[in-house]
Amino acid sequence: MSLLEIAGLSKHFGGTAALEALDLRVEPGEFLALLGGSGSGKSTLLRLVAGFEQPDAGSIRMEGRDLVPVPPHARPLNMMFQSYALFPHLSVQGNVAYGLKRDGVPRAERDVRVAEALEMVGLSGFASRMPHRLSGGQRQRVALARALVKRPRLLLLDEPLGALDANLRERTGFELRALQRRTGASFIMVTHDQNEALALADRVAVLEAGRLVQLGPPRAVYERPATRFVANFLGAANVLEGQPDGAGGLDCPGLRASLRPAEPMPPGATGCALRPERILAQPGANGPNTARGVVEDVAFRGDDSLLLVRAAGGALLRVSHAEEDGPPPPPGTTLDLRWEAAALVPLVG
Ligand SMILES: Nc1ncnc2c1ncn2[C@@H]1O[C@H](COP(=O)(O)OP(=O)(O)OP(=O)(O)O)[C@@H](O)[C@H]1O
Repeated sequence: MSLLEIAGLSKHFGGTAALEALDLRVEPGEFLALLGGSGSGKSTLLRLVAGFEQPDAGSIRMEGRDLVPVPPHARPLNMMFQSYALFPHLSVQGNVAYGLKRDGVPRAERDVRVAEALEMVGLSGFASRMPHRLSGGQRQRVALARALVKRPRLLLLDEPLGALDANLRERTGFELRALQRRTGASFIMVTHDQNEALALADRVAVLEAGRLVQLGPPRAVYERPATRFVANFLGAANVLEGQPDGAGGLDCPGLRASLRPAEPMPPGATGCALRPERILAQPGANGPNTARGVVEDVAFRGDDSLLLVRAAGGALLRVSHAEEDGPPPPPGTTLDLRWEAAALVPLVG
């Protein structure tokens, strides 16, 4: 049985559909990332699961039990908020113990569990510190310990790494995943950051305007985006538009090229995604799945350079040039480009 089963979940605010008929299952021990642009409904979904909002329609079941009538404090889950406000007048120990105390857990057991939670987040020596004497990353870990101390089967995290700088963010992300594996809890993490979602999650759910547009393992979602939105959102693929050419492909006037994907285009599909790293420069390339263009700009990115190439028909292509292939071609260079048929991903929406 899934740990969490959401079916037909809808929530409107006035005329705005924050969530629209959403179905989602979360498995025991799974790390799920909720990814989407601002206003796509990510926080609304977490708040519905936590019980801070009531749905207009649909069901939320945890281990088979209907959660909708259950008040937030009685739901068998925990939520860590974006702002993770700690009580300033309580020590680290006091902050982490707070929820247990409120639940009437006896002192001796409380102490054992707080020590265990602080150990998990690497803050064993910090029990008596006051919050204002902690770094941002340490405060974030106290908030995490506070959420874990109740040993929830399901932990909801709203942008848990949002307040950290890039370096700390990456490290804390890995720690978060290790912690999730160790506790066996399921995590649902909201993030704006597609790289973070791809790096940490077992599955990624992409929301657009309150709808779930794609759900799958990171690699599958990255390599096989289902819609234009997902293709643009995850790693900025090229989205190539055209008209069906009657031979299973598309005529793409912007590239003056014929796109011939390895798999058949679904009826009505008029676009393909093509990742910048799947496009190769090959002098003399011609025929289907090739294009000619002029380098307009070059941006160094560390292990590759991103070339902006203006194709003969006017479209702008993003092309990755790997470091090991030597210096990138300078602006003004004419390139013959080609790609494998299998690199073209037909887009349905
Ligand atoms: N309490 C509310 N009252 C009115 N509208 C709301 C309320 N909460 C959310 N909304 C609207 O519902 C939609 C979804 O909002 P939500 O906060 O779930 O998005 P989000 O994906 O979490 O966005 P962000 O990444 O910016 O936090 C938005 O259009 C938002 O303006």
